[in-house]
Amino acid sequence: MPDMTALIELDRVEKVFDVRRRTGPLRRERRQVRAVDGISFTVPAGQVVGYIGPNGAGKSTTVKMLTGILTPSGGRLRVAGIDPSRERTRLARRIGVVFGQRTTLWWDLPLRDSYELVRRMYRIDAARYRRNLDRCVGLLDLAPLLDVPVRQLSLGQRMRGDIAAALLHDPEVLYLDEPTIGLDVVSKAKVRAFLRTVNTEQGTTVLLTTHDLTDIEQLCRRVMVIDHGRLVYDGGLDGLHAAGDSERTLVVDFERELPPVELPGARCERVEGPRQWIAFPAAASAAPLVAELAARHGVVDLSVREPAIEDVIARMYAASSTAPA
Ligand SMILES: Nc1ncnc2c1ncn2[C@@H]1O[C@H](COP(=O)(O)OP(=O)(O)OP(=O)(O)O)[C@@H](O)[C@H]1O
Repeated sequence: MPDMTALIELDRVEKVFDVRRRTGPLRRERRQVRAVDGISFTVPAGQVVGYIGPNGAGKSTTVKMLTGILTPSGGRLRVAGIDPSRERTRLARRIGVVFGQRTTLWWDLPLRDSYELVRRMYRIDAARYRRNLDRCVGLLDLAPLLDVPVRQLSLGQRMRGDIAAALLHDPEVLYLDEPTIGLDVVSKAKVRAFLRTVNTEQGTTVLLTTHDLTDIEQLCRRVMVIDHGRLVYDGGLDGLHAAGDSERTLVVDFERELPPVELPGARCERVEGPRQWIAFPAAASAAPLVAELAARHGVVDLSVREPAIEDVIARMYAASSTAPA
């Protein structure tokens, strides 16, 4: 029985690439790469899901199948009840796609003209277009950029422009591939806040691929981890941290040089002059540690570093391979 509430459904989906490689002047080797190797999951309408994994894990291949760019080699896949590779044009009206590494905007045109082309491509009616454009321009601070050619925009400005373009036709599903890659802290925060608003106010379902753990922490309640084309984790972020036993790090600048500080539930992993790096379990709150530090010593500055996604996943494997059966 298909799940009626699921907007995205994958049932044992596979993608195998035939790769031919020249190994000598007359010799070619044929090899098969199983980029996606039997993945099943469903995403209900309105959910924001992180889709993470190491380089080459199969994330982009999955997203390409979900948009209909690639046809699966096996299994069943539906988005909003549509088979993406068979009805790509019909599906395009229901989905939005943003690739952090390349733009879908017209390089030489001002943003405003790119949006006008999007309006015509999707035949968006005038009232809806106005409403959506106004909302995106307001929330993403695009007003001063509308008449600037895309090639003159900074990466962060261009990314905000791209996200707006993907939402003008009110898609039910939004695929975001590394939407904050290369952005500064302020631009990242703007993009995340906007995505949260779109999800809450419009109920847009979001599948987010990223290497930035803060994106996941701030946007997703559910995380799927893919590795070698297989789903190796599907659950909450807390569970992922617990499974991986990962750590966050407090970077503290004290008023003066101190011996390594000792705090319950934390360990000092590095000291450089008045600066110390204090690791603590990623699933724990930093607040009690910060309070304790400030009560004991003069603190000049402080920041929290998230573990890299690759580290979390690596620790997850280490934990599962040493866990008793
Ligand atoms: N068109 C293709 N032809 C042959 N092999 C491919 C093709 N596209 C992807 N692959 C291979 O499939 C595997 C999965 O690639 P994919 O791009 O989906 O990974 P990814 O998880 O998105 O990685 P990244 O984080 O680096 O973007 C890799 O081994 C890759 O080399």
